[in-house]
Amino acid sequence: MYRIKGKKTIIKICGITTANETEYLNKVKIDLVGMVLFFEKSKRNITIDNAKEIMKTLDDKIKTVAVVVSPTIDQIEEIENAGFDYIQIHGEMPVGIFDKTDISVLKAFNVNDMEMYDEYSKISGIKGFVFDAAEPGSGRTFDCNSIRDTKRSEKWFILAGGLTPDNVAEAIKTVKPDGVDVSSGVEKGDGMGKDYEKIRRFVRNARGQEGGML
Ligand SMILES: O=C(O)c1ccccc1N[C@@H]1O[C@H](COP(=O)(O)O)[C@@H](O)[C@H]1O
Repeated sequence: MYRIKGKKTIIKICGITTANETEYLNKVKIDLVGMVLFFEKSKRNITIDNAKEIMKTLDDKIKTVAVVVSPTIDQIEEIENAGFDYIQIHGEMPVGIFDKTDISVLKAFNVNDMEMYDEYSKISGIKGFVFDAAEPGSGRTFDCNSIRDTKRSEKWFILAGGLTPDNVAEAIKTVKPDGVDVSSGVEKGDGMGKDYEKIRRFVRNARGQEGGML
């Protein structure tokens, strides 16, 4: 296990769509903010220009993650030039990504398809892994027990997929991930935009697991 006793759980809130939402993200002191780009099927998809506006309002301590599905090299270069700290890649990784760009990658895995996991674990440009349910951003859960014994390394091991303020503590206790990632579970009832109270409870319940869980 690489999770160090007392180490803070990394918290990523994903699917931010407006600069109005950053005020409360700054207040609750999360670590990573995700923005969905180049994926029009998602209701959370935003443009690079929108993303740059959001970034201007974020606390410097919060790192930014561009969330994409099977991106092209051109899209990755745009993301890098926009100043994102990380790119979270669902689906395919483009050939030559590590020759042509320097951006740090979080590779997302559908937990039902971990075939490339061992190979990607050897790539230094990959900062970490996000373990997600079959349909990203759907709010669907999966049985966390299925990944609790997955081989770990120094790379971030981030749990995603259907997390909510009510299940995050138990999920952390079961999997002991380096971080947790949520989108649907902290949205308003109508699914449009984030709900401050849900974010606050999510962070409180995730942080409540630190120290005592190990
Ligand atoms: O949120 C989306 O619409 C999305 C679109 C494309 C790829 C990933 C997406 N979201 C990611 O899905 C996981 C889990 O989300 P949820 O909490 O189950 O809604 C998270 O990593 C989001 O970044």
